[in-house]
Amino acid sequence: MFLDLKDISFKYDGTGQYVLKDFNLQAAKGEIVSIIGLSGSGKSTVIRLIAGLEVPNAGTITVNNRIVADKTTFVPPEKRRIGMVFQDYALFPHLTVYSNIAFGLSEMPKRERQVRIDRLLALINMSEYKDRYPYQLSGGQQQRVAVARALAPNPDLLLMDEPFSNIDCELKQKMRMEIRTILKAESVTCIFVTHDKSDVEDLSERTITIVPALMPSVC
Ligand SMILES: Nc1ncnc2c1ncn2[C@@H]1O[C@H](COP(=O)(O)OP(=O)(O)OP(=O)(O)O)[C@@H](O)[C@H]1O
Repeated sequence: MFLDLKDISFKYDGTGQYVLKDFNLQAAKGEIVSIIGLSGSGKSTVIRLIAGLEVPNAGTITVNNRIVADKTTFVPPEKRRIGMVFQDYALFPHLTVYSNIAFGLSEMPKRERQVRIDRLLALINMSEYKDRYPYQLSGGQQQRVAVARALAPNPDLLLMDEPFSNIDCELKQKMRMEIRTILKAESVTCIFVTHDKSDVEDLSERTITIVPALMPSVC
């Protein structure tokens, strides 16, 4: 399997409770998988573990036949060939839209880089905004740039945590379709967390529901 989380257990430092216990998830190359579940069930934690922002207490994470986390191995986030889009989309404030998207492309020949960025700008419907800075954009526009920036270096895996939460309905639908087309064209595996049923229906091919490792004693 292209992505394989095997028997992952995890608890945050300073807490006694496991968020995940013997959790398993697999995805094939190019597959788009959504993760749903109750608030606090551990959806974002799964994304953070795959990204390398948290270290599992037990279990093995494999991406593209390479172990990135187990008892003895830990590959840092920047070495995992993973694109990430989080709710707070954290763009570089001192860089324009164009330069934000270009950030991970320094190795690419200039002409090829321009073509790639122009294509991504068109995808997010923001070609006219390429010289603006993040503070000159709406929340939804910043989010779209974050998606383009994550896809630019052609990652093995795209992780998204509530990526469309600030985008209006009409654009959201268009973006889902376009992102799906790009992911399919480039065979990028994508795991995303959402609360939105339409995201699940329009974008994902398979859905995983996270069940809390420990159910609260009082409901
Ligand atoms: N940094 C942290 N330190 C301690 N506990 C944390 C931390 N981050 C999350 N948790 C706890 O871990 C559990 C899972 O959190 P997580 O954010 O993964 O849930 P989620 O399913 O993504 O929730 P939501 O749908 O509300 O975003 C929750 O009980 C949460 O309170």
